[in-house]
Amino acid sequence: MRVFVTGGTGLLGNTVLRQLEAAGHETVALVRDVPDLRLFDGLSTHFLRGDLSDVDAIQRGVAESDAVIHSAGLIHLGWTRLRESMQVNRDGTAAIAQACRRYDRKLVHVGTVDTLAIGSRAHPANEATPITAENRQVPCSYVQSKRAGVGEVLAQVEQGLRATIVHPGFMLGPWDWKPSSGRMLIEVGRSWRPLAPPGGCSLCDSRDVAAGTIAAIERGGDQGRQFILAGENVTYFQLWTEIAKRMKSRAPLMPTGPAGLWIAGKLGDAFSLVSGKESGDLNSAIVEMSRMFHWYDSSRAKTELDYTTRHLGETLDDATMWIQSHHMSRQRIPA
Ligand SMILES: Cc1cn([C@H]2C[C@H](O)[C@@H](COP(=O)(O)OP(=O)(O)O[C@H]3O[C@H](C)C(=O)[C@H](O)[C@H]3O)O2)c(=O)[nH]c1=O
Repeated sequence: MRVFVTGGTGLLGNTVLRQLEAAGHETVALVRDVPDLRLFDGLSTHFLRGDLSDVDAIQRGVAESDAVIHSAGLIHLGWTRLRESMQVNRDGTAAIAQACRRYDRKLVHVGTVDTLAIGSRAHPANEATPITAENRQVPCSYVQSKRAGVGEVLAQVEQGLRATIVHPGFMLGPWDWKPSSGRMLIEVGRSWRPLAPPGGCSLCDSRDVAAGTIAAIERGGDQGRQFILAGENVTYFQLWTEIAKRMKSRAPLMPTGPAGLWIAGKLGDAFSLVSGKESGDLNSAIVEMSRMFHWYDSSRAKTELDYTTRHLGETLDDATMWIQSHHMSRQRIPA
């Protein structure tokens, strides 16, 4: 099979390319610039130059492939950059979906659990959990635009598009070139963070998510069925403690209390105001999100896609080792 992949320089997309090729498939990646070839070391991916607004390139990539995995996206957890986020996550997805419909190619769209109801300690959410006033996500630019992207795919399924939507949890793993979520490892590893965020996430391995995403091509159905590809539900305090252990840095002392959170959010927003640019790491949207338990249940994917999740310890060992050698040593590889 020849698979057209967007987001091939990203954590998930790069892992998807590697697993597809290891399984004997041919891959084509949409790339915005001439990529750093170290990112594609060991791969024989064909490159197609263009971005998500380049309808001609997208149509060519789709027409010349058997299936499409759309994992390109803009992750900005904040209140600003909504227009840009919509252009990439909503309009880019619409363009991919349109091309897939036109050439009748199966699309696997990468959403995020952040487009679904939010889970909780007592009740991890699944694909069918209704969104209510109590379990709504924080409506930051990322959440709004990714949800709009899923909406575009579902609307086109109504018009004949064959598609499956997968929703990764918080992914860590090797091949995090930029880095994406590996930034958390660097932050916790570089300096002591005495207070961890009070909420939690569903930590998954990008290699498991990539396998689930690829499985969705054949097994996810054609009618826009949605699958959570999450992992072990952990508090950030547990996670940061485990990361610190592996990074040989000091572990956090405790989760942040409400006053600390309020101050952190205000400080982040004040910094944004003064600098004229919202920090992607500290602002009131992130602080609000970090209070919640983004806990999810991947049972549907386990049953229907044979999605498997490895032990959290293995993910953290491999991810920290990769980040240390690629982003924290002298031979650092630039994104
Ligand atoms: C901003 C932008 C990005 N990209 C590409 C660049 C990277 O190849 C890729 C993003 O990779 P990143 O490592 O930032 O994201 P992941 O950690 O792999 O996250 C993935 O899963 C989670 C759940 C997601 O919401 C992302 O949308 C999805 O791509 O999209 C483009 O092609 N065009 C653009 O305009």
